[in-house]
Amino acid sequence: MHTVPMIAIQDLRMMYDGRYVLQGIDLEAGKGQIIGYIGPNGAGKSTTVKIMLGLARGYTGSVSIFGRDIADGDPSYKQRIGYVPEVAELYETLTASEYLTFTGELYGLSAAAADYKASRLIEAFGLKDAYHSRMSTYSKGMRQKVLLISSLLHNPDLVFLDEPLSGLDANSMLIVKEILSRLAAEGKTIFYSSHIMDIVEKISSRIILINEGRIVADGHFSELQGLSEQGTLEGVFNQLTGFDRHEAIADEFVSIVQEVV
Ligand SMILES: Nc1ncnc2c1ncn2[C@@H]1O[C@H](COP(=O)(O)OP(=O)(O)OP(=O)(O)O)[C@@H](O)[C@H]1O
Repeated sequence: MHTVPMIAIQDLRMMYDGRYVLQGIDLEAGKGQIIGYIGPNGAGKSTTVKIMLGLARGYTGSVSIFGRDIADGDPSYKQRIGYVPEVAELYETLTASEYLTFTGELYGLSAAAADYKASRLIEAFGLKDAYHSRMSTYSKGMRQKVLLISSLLHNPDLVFLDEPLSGLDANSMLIVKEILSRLAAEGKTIFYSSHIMDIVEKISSRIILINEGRIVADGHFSELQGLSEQGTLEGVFNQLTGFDRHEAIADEFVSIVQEVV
């Protein structure tokens, strides 16, 4: 049986200020995949995600989500998407209860249903006592949990996350990793970016490495491992992005720090 890919991107190119930041991306993602989308700063990760979310225009090539070209003008596919951006706007004068009820309603849930679901998810994360406190009093990890809940409240089929484990303690990380793997087992597709290579190595069912707007590696960690001598994702990353200057840069940096001026 032919199954429609959740994401299908063909020859995606995007230019900013006369320079191509995406130089022909081709990728297909099916249900149940946890895709770690990695690459150096400025490689084009956020741009790819923004295009999929319908936030960046002017690209060439085609992008289909849930089998429909997003350029067809129908934004309803966004109802089935969850998203936590890198620098997420979290209205911190609101309580988690107010914020999550509001975001749940934006996704079409009734206020009562959103509040009911959010309160149970908050409780599952161990934050019950803080549910009615202003989020300005929250720690970084607590905020991250609220953001994660807000992206999942409407039970989306495709979830985009930027640094999903950012700010979480080791125990919370374990929980969130487990949640992501269970969501994937339920057929959800998780597309996330992270710069923390040992996390990407462990939680991804597929890793896509992008460099200067092109995909330079795509596969399970076990398939990519052989591409570097060390057999680590960090090694693969350094090797395929042509980076071998860390020692020289560190030497220069420290010697400038130590200069007496
Ligand atoms: N709105 C914009 N206008 C002009 N240039 C942009 C814009 N957005 C991104 N760029 C440029 O496009 C390139 C790719 O940026 P992008 O944010 O996609 O990288 P990234 O891989 O997500 O990086 P990071 O790991 O630092 O988040 C960069 O050179 C960036 O300066």
